[in-house]
Amino acid sequence: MPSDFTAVPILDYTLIGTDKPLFLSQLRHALIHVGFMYLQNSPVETKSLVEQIPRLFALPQESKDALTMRNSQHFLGYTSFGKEFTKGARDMREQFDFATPHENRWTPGAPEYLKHWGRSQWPSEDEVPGFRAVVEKYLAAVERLSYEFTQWISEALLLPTDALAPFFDTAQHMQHRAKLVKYPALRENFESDQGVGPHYDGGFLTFLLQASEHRGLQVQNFAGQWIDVPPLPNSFVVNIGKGLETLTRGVTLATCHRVVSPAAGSSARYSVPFFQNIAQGVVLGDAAATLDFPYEILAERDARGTPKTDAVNHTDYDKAPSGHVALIGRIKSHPDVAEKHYPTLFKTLFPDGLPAHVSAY
Ligand SMILES: O=C(O)CCC(=O)C(=O)O
Ligand SMILES: [Fe+2]
Repeated sequence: MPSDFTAVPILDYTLIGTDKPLFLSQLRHALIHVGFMYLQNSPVETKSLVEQIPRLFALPQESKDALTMRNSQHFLGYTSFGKEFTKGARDMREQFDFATPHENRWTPGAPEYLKHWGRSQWPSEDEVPGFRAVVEKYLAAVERLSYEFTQWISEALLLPTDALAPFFDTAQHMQHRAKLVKYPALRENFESDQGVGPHYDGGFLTFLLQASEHRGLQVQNFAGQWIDVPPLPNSFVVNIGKGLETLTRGVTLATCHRVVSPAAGSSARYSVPFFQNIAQGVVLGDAAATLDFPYEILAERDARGTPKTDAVNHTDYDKAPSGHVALIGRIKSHPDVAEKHYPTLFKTLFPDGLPAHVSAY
């Protein structure tokens, strides 16, 4: 192995205006050798969102429960504390899933994965004034950034600027999702300090806003060591999903990461991961064949090797449409939602009924 990372590289958005070749060479290194990076000084305004998050979590439990994800065939809504499992252990976090605007277009007979995208569930304007407008504005801004980023990835990997455009549909037919997450400080009755266990993200790119000053996020390097990714001012953490890794035939890396709960006695940690999706109908194994990387990029990949990893949520993106793969991932993470809205797929994946907890993811 030529090198291993001991810190996550920092890229500066403003370099794109002043020295784009330097930005692209730093991006190429981060994509091929790390799979994680900071992006500082992006134009996305984050302060309004950061102010809203604690107000949402401070709602009475019954108001949060009224937005339960179980109401939603789109897996959008509230997941109560400790309900999700990663690698067989309970995650010590509470979260709300929201998504960019999308009108569901499933009709009987169409592939079931089309049901999976649709409208978010919002708290009422009385309960959290201004919340919906702030979140929608934020999601639209990160969505714009995510498409810009897609072009830089192409350029950094020596492909034509629009080489990745075929993997997205028109705006009306796309949807990207985000979670607002609260990690309470460790308490005596916690099963562990697992905020979220070791995992890969699924889709294309993740843009993570660390919305409080806590450490806790860690990524795994090639040797299997956990490297801290502390929050930096005015920055996103950007990482590669399994979908993009598959699409690039392993040139880019989906790196394993986890979150450790804040220390006992401290305040709660908040974060907002934004997951950029791929068009639902694209079969990534087929699509990967269409990306014609120059020899030097493939040689850099081959010289790099493969990281050791603790993540177990390997996803078979090769043969099925990406929408189906994403739906299976959601079903495994939230089987109670699937039992209600996707009974046939649920029975295939869980023939013995609702599991006590999900161990695969
Ligand atoms: O909260 C974080 O910092 C990361 C969360 C994460 O990795 C995820 O939800 O996929
Ligand atoms: Fe993640």
